[in-house]
Amino acid sequence: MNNEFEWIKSVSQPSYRHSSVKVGVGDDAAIYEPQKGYEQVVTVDTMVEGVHFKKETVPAKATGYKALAVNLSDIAAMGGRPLYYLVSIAVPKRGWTQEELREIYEGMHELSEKWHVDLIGGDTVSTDDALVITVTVIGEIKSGRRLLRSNAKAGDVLFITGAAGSSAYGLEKLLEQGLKAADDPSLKPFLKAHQEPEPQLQAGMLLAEAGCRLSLNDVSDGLAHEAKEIAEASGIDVIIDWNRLPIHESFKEYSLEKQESWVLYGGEDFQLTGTVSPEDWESLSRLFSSKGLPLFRIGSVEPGSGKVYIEREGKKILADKQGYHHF
Ligand SMILES: Nc1ncnc2c1ncn2[C@@H]1O[C@H](COP(=O)(O)OP(=O)(O)O)[C@@H](O)[C@H]1O
Ligand SMILES: Cc1ncc(C[n+]2csc(CCOP(=O)(O)OP(=O)(O)O)c2C)c(N)n1
Ligand SMILES: [Mg+2]
Ligand SMILES: [Mg+2]
Ligand SMILES: [Mg+2]
Repeated sequence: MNNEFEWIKSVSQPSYRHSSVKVGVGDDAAIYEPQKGYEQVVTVDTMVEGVHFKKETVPAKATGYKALAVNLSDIAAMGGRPLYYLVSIAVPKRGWTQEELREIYEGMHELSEKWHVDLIGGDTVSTDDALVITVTVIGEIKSGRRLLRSNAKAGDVLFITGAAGSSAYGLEKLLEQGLKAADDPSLKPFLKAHQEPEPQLQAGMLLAEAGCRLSLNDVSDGLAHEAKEIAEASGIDVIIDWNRLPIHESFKEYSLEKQESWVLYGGEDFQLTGTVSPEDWESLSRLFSSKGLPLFRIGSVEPGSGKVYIEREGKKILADKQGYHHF
């Protein structure tokens, strides 16, 4: 990198989409003006080379796209609208070209344009080790409309916004074959799910606008794990009905154990899962289909103490395997 400051300038936005940005990139900190009647929602997630991505599993541009996407997903899981983001990047002294770094930012710029979010700050450092990219997203939620993990009640319906397991299946193929897995057209949707997940912001905002009592979480560590977080936060048990899960046809030729490893414990689907009362489920289901958005009923909520069960052929089995854990 010739000059750190020129580099920062080159990846900054020429102008901001939101007039609420009073000070963006270029001073000691950014300043924005919050909108009255809204709460601010803020989240941060880090992606580490070797842990979250490798050059063999995610191309540079998609690495940027994904780093922003996983954070937009957390905003979606609260029912929020994203507004601004900040990027901290630790660049190894060797192994990454300036062109690849530019591509990482291209990926972020592409997704930020789609969701109308502004890059308002960040940090750039060098490191002897792996590339680390940390993104912070700030958004807003109309007061009283936040969607928490702790909102589930016995009798609720469990739902998910899309297929689970695609990202984990894609990752498995990428780890086996590297980026040439993309040569097989039948793998494309799975590679996309892993490399460039789409944050379910439209669904999250629609759920928040619906204005009913809803619990919500995004699937980063695996469906069973996210359901457990809802179960624990709400003090109930969650039952996942295996036969109702939207599972890709091609999974069915694999053993049940394999299917479960992707669908229940795989992670990085970045779909939204949550619960709602049966009455509100009916109207939500109609609302989503009127907008052409998928929403699947995949289980139920029972009185309990933070456990998750998988129901299959009339039997309830405790989901005791873990999703992705760093420690
Ligand atoms: N190192 C940390 N310091 C403080 N809070 C943290 C840290 N790591 C995670 N958290 C907080 O713990 C909660 C759960 O984090 P995490 O499991 O990463 O959520 P998610 O899967 O939605 O990203 C969040 O509120 C997050 O902000
Ligand atoms: C090379 C590689 N190996 C394994 C994985 C799988 N993986 C890494 S982190 C993770 C879970 C999600 O990441 P985390 O940092 O826990 O996100 P958060 O829960 O904070 O949103 C998964 C499934 C991967 N993405 N890439
Ligand atoms: Mg996190
Ligand atoms: Mg989350
Ligand atoms: Mg996690």
